[in-house]
Amino acid sequence: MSAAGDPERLVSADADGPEEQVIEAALRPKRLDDFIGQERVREQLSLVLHGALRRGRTPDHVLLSGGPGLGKTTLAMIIAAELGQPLRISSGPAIERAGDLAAVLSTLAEGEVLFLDEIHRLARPAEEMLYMAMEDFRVDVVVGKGPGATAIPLDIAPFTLVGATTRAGMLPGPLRDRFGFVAHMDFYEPAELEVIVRRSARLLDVEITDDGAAEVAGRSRGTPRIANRLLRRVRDYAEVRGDGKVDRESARTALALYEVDERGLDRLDRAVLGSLLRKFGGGPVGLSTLAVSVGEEPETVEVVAEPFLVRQGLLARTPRGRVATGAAWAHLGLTPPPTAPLTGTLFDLGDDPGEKADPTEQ
Ligand SMILES: Nc1ncnc2c1ncn2[C@@H]1O[C@H](COP(=O)(O)OP(=O)(O)OP(=O)(O)O)[C@@H](O)[C@H]1O
Repeated sequence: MSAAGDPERLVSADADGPEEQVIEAALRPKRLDDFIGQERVREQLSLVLHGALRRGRTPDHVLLSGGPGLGKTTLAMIIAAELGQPLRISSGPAIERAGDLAAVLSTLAEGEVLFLDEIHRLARPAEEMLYMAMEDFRVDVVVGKGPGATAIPLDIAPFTLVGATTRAGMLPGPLRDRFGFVAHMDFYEPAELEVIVRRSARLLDVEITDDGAAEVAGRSRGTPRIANRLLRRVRDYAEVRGDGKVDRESARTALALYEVDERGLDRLDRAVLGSLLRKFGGGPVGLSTLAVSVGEEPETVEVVAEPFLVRQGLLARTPRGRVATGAAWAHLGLTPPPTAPLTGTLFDLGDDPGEKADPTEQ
């Protein structure tokens, strides 16, 4: 299982199967003006695109970086639409050899937009071919093998590359440097998600009150994909158990039924937090111990539950192990022990959570 992509998880930011993709396609904003939130990115992108249009040139290549479900594919489609050009879609993992990339590049028409999703997963030889294509609109196609191999230069039509990555840090410098415009997409504010939920409800023909939309938005973990998914579950509830109208009460009841709480934590998140508080007094406790206590693999706890708990300021990764914050006690309605565990300086170790530094697990 790709833990973060667990399809059974309502609050996973990853896309869930073909059915969801069809619905997502219907909900995608089509033009920059309809794209909600990401103000700065939108404004900067508008200047890049419309500047190029005025000059009659292809715009700089664009790199979109940000977590899953934040709108990178949507923006790539919008870029093509704003430029009045077709969009060709591929992805890093789909291009296994340089020849695969040459085949795509050599058939691009002038001005066309090429979207490469998960560009950080491009194989090395393809990546090197892309450098030259991006800079000089030229590729060297190698014919033959061994000492007799020859590189035949091939001109390609000027195009715009839109690369998307959830892991900007994994992108080699030379590739990143060839993008003239890099857009970092942040999590959305609840007010922005509310607008997205209301817009999606309109497109899905769902009647929703403002406080119903706020209720869904608040539990969507800053991510439009999750907001749209929760909206569909709430709609089901309202249609089957109510009069079809989504209001605050029906949204609350439905999401409680699906075990997504007011902050967007689901059953696993709450189990991890609850165990940390109830069994370990708020920590510090090592990752493996914590995982065993909730009957999960350490990887699942680390990859699926922790990032959001850390982002919410409910859990911290310290050199001594996992520690709950004061907000965690408050969120679960528990009283912290007199000696508050979270005092002094915290060291957030990011991807290396100090598992080995945990003396309780040596
Ligand atoms: N700013 C936005 N306004 C309205 N809807 C949005 C916005 N951003 C994303 N969405 C909706 O969220 C869903 C997911 O967006 P999208 O597929 O573009 O995300 P992504 O960043 O490409 O995800 P992944 O990294 O998994 O490919 C789509 O249905 C899209 O319509």
